[in-house]
Amino acid sequence: MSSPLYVAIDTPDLGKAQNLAQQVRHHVGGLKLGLEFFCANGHHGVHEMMKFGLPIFLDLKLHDIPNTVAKAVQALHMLEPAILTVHAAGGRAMLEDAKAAAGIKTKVVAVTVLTSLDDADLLDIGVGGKAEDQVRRLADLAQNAGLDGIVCSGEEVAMVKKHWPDGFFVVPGVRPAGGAMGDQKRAVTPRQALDRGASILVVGRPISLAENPDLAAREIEATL
Ligand SMILES: O=C(O)c1cc(=O)[nH]c(=O)n1[C@@H]1O[C@H](COP(=O)(O)O)[C@@H](O)[C@H]1O
Repeated sequence: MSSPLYVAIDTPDLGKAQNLAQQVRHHVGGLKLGLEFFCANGHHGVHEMMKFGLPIFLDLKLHDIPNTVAKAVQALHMLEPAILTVHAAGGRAMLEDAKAAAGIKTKVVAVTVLTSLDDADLLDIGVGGKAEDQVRRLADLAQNAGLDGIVCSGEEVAMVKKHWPDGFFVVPGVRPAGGAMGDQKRAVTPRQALDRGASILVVGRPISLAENPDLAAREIEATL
C-alpha cells in the first residue's frame, strides 16, 4: 500500500522542487503542488514533476463562479492530477460543475475551513460559531454536490467521517509532536490525523525546511 504522506512542495523554483522530490520520493505517497509552484511553472512544471512517478495533488483551491471554475478544471484535463482542490465556499453549483468538468482519474476535494483559521478568524469573515460546525456544514455541501471528499484539519476529520464513511479526507496542518506551528492554528500530529480517519496527510515545512528532508519524511513515516 502506498504511503498516505503527501509532501507539500511550496516553492516557485522548479529546481528546488525537483531536488526536494528527489530526496523524499521513496518515503512519500505523493507530491502536492500548490499555487506558488503552479503560478511560476504552470503545466510545464507539473509535467516535470510527473516524471518522479508519484501521484500529483494539484492544490489550486479554485473559487469563482461555476462557469469559470468548470472551464479552469477543463483546462487542467491534460495533467490528469490525482487530486484537485476547490473551495467549498464557492457553493453547490460551483462544486457540481467542477466535479462534472474533471476527468475520471481526478478526485475533486473541497477545502472547508483552512487550517490557518480559528474560531476568532471565522468571526472576522462573518461566520459565527465553531470551526467544526462550519466544517460539518461545508462537508455536507461537498458530499451532496457529489465531490470525492474534503480538506479539513485533524480536529474535525473523525466527526466528518462518521457522516461520510467513504469520503476521501485530506488533512494538512499536520505537525510532528513539538514541531513549529508556523501559521497553522488547527494542527494535530501525523499519527493522530491517521487514527482519526485521514485518507492522506499533507506535510510541507516540517519536511522541506528540515536539514535533511529525507530523514524528516522517514521519521514521520515511521510514526504512521
Ligand atoms: O489544501 C491544502 O492543502 C491546505 C488546506 C488547509 O486548510 N491548510 C493547508 O495548510 N493546506 C496546504 O497544506 C500545506 C501545509 O504546509 P505546512 O504548514 O508547511 O505543512 C500548504 O501547502 C497549504 O497550502
